[in-house]
Amino acid sequence: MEKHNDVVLSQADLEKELKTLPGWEVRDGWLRRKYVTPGWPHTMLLANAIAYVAEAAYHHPDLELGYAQVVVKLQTHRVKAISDSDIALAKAIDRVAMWKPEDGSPLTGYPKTWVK
Ligand SMILES: C[C@H](O)[C@H](O)[C@H]1CNC2=NC(N)=NC(=O)C2=N1
Repeated sequence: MEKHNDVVLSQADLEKELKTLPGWEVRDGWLRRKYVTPGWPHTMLLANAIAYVAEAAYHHPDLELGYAQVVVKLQTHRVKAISDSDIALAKAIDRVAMWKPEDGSPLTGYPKTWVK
């Protein structure tokens, strides 16, 4: 089996990281964020974007899908705690989930309410 060097985050380090991850919180030992979507199609698009990033990372979140929400939960199973891998994946997921064309881009962006 592959060797892993899970770095479990101390409470202090976790709090520091959470400041850089708006909307993310720790609940029952899981790093968690709820994305609110405009409805079912965007829920499925976001779920698949997260799945793609997670597979590239080879670190996978638990996902709970609702009609207009995607709940992402991260934990490192080997240590049953939040590790540096969970933080790194949360950042990668958040970049994709919250990405929009920047001001001045030739892209207009989605004309209606987007994922929050
Ligand atoms: C070998 C491989 O790294 C492990 O099975 C990975 C797969 N994806 C995983 N995902 C998450 N969230 N936690 C893990 O501990 C984990 N383990």
